[in-house]
Amino acid sequence: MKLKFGSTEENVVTREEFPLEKAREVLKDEVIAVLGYGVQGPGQALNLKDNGFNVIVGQRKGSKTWDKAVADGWVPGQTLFELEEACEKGTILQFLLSDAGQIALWPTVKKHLTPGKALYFSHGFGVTYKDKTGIIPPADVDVILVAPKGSGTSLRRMFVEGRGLNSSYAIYQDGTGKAYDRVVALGIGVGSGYLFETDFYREVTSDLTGERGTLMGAIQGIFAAQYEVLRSNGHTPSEAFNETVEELTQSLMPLVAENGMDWMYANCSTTAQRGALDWWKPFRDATKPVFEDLYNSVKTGQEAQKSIDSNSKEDYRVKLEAELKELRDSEMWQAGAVVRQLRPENN
Ligand SMILES: NC(=O)C1=CN([C@@H]2O[C@H](COP(=O)(O)OP(=O)(O)OC[C@H]3O[C@@H](n4cnc5c(N)ncnc54)[C@H](O)[C@@H]3O)[C@@H](O)[C@H]2O)C=CC1
Ligand SMILES: CC(=O)[C@](C)(O)C(=O)O
Ligand SMILES: [Mg+2]
Ligand SMILES: [Mg+2]
Repeated sequence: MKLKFGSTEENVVTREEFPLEKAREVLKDEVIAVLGYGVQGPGQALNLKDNGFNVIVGQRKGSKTWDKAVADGWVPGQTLFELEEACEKGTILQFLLSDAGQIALWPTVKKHLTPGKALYFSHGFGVTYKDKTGIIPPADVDVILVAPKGSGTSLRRMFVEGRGLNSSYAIYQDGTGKAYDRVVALGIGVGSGYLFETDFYREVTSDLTGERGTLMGAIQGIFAAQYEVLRSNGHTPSEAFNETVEELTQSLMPLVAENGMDWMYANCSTTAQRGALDWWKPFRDATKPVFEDLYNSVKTGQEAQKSIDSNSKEDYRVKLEAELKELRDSEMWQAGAVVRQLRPENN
């Protein structure tokens, strides 16, 4: 249906409009092969299975995630296979390896993309940056996307709670004439709350911007800046952490999620409201140039190249773990660990 977001009209698909029964009917003869069992793999595969679809998982034998798949109930030889075997058996191939990992497996996937199959992504990365990835699908298959707007961990948790994370969907290539029904049925099947329309290019550029920006990069940056200013002015770690992170995640963001920013403001003191209304624009103006640089770096393909280069290295996991450890060991997040222990529900 068409829905107005502010004054802009967009295409959205809800579960009412495209119920689960219809999705099951559309995909009743398909074998959905989920390739990769990292973060999105488990979330999407388990939700599809619990929703009654015919799904198998492809993973490297002997890897930690193979064992995780077994622990999650996938049975070797029945619903869990080596990657190539899953590519052969699947009629819909859900390419959920890491974006860099997809480059290495592509020749195998391509070999098994016989006419009429569908190639499914959860990120526009592989085909948008085809000059860098070499991922150029054959013309007689559907190339579709469902990108859950959140972690695979949340996708699964919200499904189990009877809620639904929203996703975007897109069609890059309609090789069979069935691409629309297939993509929407899969979107509903993986547990999306509703689906909004995009294309591969817009998905990848907005997603790369968002995760580098307010969702992950900018938020850590702004936390660190405020924490450091408080600490250098004599505030204790617990005071600085509470006033920077804990209050935001525990008290104020849930109010924003519930009913918007003005609702959160309205539930704070008039003193806080006055100050926040005075200061949000200076913060916007100070950070906007950084967001412009970021978007430009995404648009020129620099961010994709960096991600491919670093995540294709043999030791990328070791390096990544070292960088995450640096965050974890910082005073701010060490203070956070203590603060979390002190939450009544945690002890
Ligand atoms: N992490 C998330 O929650 C989200 C991810 N996405 C997208 O979903 C897709 C999958 O992402 P994640 O689940 O984060 O992937 P991931 O980084 O967890 O990796 C998935 C799997 O790929 C395997 N893998 C990596 N390189 C490989 C190789 N060379 N050969 C064989 N297997 C290899 C890993 O062992 C792992 O099991 C990506 O396109 C990503 O952008 C989209 C939304 C959110
Ligand atoms: C969770 C999500 O959608 C991200 C942040 O874009 C990602 O994990 O790539
Ligand atoms: Mg995302
Ligand atoms: Mg992303």
